Amino acid sequence: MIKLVRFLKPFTWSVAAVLLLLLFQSLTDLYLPTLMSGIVDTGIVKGDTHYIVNVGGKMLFFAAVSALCMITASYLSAKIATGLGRNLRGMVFSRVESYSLNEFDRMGTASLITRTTNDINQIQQLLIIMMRMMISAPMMCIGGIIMAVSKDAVLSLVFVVVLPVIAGTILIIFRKAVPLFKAMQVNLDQLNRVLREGLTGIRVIRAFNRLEHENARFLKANSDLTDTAIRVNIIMAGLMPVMMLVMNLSSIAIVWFGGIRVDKGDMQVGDMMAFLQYAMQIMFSLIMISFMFIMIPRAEASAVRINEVLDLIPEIKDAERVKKAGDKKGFVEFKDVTFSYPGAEEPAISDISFTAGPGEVTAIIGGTGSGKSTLINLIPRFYDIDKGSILIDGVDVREMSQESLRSKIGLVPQKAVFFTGSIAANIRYGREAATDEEVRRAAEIAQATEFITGMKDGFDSVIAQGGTNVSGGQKQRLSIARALVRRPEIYVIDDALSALDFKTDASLRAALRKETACATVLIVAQRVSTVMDADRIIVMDKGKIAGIGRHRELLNTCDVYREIVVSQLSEEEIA
Ligand SMILES: Nc1ncnc2c1ncn2[C@@H]1O[C@H](COP(=O)(O)OP(=O)(O)OP(=O)(O)O)[C@@H](O)[C@H]1O
Repeated sequence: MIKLVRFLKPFTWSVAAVLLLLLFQSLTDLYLPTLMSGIVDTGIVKGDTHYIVNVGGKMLFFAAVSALCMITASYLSAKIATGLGRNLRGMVFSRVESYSLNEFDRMGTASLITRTTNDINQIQQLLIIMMRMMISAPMMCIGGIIMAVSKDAVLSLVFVVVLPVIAGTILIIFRKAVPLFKAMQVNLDQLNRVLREGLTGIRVIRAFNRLEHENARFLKANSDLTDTAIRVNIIMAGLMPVMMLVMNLSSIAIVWFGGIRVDKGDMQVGDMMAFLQYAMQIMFSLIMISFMFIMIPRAEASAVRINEVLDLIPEIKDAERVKKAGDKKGFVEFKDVTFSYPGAEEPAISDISFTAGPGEVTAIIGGTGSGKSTLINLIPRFYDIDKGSILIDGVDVREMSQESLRSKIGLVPQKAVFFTGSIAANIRYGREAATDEEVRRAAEIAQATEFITGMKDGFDSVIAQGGTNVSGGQKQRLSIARALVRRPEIYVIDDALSALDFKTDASLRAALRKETACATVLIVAQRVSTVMDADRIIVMDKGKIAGIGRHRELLNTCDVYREIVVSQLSEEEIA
């Protein structure tokens, strides 16, 4: 948690002001019982009304100062804590956005969401309590003891019994509650994960009649969290009554022994009343300190989780000296590329070599899991390779800046992803400066105009969260339009035509060919009809290239290709 303190730097002055205000507040609070004892011993006992009014006025003044200090400190500390929360959320989000897909896979989306929201909230809450208590609780405790001893050293012996009892109770509670607080955080992660899957997978859950199963899963995660929370709360609820009991017993002891001392003339009544108040202040401050210490491990667990996010250096980052691509435009070259996913025993692709240039269509075909998507995901450098090199326009992708590399690429991912907003805004995601005319043209080429204009508000129709109000094929076409509007040098299209009917697929390919005549196109496809006209077909099999060439050539030379073709086309089509 200490590591997070550095993020308080922008609030240094406000923190200093809070601490100073609380120092004043504690001093005034410590002074008030002494003033009161004066009123009793001098004012009331001697019947000095003038003294009572005078010192009473003083008490009111100090009480007002104390209240003012506290209100201002509370306002400032809330401001600091929410400001820190805002900054931390911003930092965590931008760090997460810079992660490579490896780090995403490692952390998990649900956990990243919990860390950005709940964990940062924990830090915020602790900070508010810490700022309020850090100064005033020790001050009230130590100051209270000094003042109490100064009032009556003998009566202070009561503390010798009381304080160890309080400290022992706090310690026991502390030991029991801390592991449970840590477990609560893990339970919350689990609940978020189940919730996320339950919400995003609702169609599959319904289709497979797994509602009950999912409900049971959610119930378990929910009960786990509730059970832990209840156990924590039972322990915490025990703290207050025990403390109140100890406090009340101490009051009785103070009044009892104090009464004896007053009777003997060793102590004045006012001093005894002041002593009682100091005792209360000491014990309250101990309770506050114990709360603080119970909250610290909980927030500590959160701080560790936040630091994990912030300290995780993305594996993929720009080289210190980035190289600019040469004058060539759209040249892609794989040289003996081998890549394994972290933790995988076998490489997902190995020894891949090929080149692709502008004006050419390179199609990649192969069985499921043969490494097609992996191969093209390496072009925008979503992952770094283990061996070999990938050159774009003659420069290794690891030596280019990620921004300049990706500005050359128009990606159409396998699973179309959209953001809440209008269709036009989603197409413009490819290039913000695109004019309305360019957006319309991109949609036209992607064969999307018909369904867009058929929608109530045309290009202004809103795509629902997660793109649920457009069909799979419509999403694919919008995704292609988004890449087209970018006018990239290299099109990377991952199996994006599979949800289209044959007629739309054919007209889309014809339109694409014209539009992308000067660009390099890499397209992953399942259908032979999609790849037949390509300038180069790469046949993938178990992560390796089984053959490269044109359709006719591969029919004669590559068994894997011939098998795929035979399984999809009739004898006449093959001939
Ligand atoms: N993020 C990942 N982490 C670990 N392994 C992965 C990951 N993505 C893919 N793989 C593995 O890498 C191999 C190649 O997967 P890839 O997605 O590239 O195949 P593909 O040819 O595109 O398949 P499909 O046609 O089904 O999309 C598979 O064995 C797969 O299990």
